[in-house]
Amino acid sequence: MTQRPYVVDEMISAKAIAARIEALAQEIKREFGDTNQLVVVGLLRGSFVFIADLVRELDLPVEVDFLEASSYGNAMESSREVRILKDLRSGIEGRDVLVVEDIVDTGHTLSHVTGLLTSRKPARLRSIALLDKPTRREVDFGADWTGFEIPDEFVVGYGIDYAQRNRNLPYIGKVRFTG
Ligand SMILES: O=P(O)(O)OC[C@H]1O[C@H](OP(=O)(O)OP(=O)(O)O)[C@H](O)[C@@H]1O
Ligand code: HPA
Ligand SMILES: [Mg+2]
Repeated sequence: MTQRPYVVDEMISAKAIAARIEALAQEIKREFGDTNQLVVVGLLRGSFVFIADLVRELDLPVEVDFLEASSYGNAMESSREVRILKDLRSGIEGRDVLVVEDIVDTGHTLSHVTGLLTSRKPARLRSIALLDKPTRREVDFGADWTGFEIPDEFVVGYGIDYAQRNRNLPYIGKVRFTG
């Protein structure tokens, strides 16, 4: 695929992300402090960096599992069709579950996954997203906790990609086309 040239302008620094995750972890511990085992579900692939940092701030008994959902492919627009490419290993009926997402944009992905997991009858199901773009919402759905609200910019870094690139940037940046 030929790619238009672009640069990435920093929007949220690695330091700001780390500070926000520390604060979010305190709120999650208040909600789930009494859990005997919290199943922390990362939505692949975008949440892999966020979940790694978040679980290390949670001194709760946690189990980590992953579910792979995809709707963007290599495009900048959602296909609005959420495909489940990999399901959880564990059953979640009667268990405490925290879904970890990198970004809520149109809302299709998190709303679809939450519907799917709710049908499995967990005891408590909550969700957290590092980023939220409320102005782009097409489905009336949001995470229980959000790290940062951002404007309508296509962002990359800290796990998030553009056509599979830039996931390894330590900060969140916005894509700016140069040609
Ligand atoms: O709110 P939405 O408009 O549904 O967009 C958010 C979703 O889109 C991206 O995933 P993508 O489908 O690109 O897969 P990836 O996580 O593997 O990059 C992102 O990681 C979120 O999961
Ligand atoms: O801003 C974004 N960047 C990358 N992937 C995305 N998926 C939804 N929104 C975005
Ligand atoms: Mg993506």
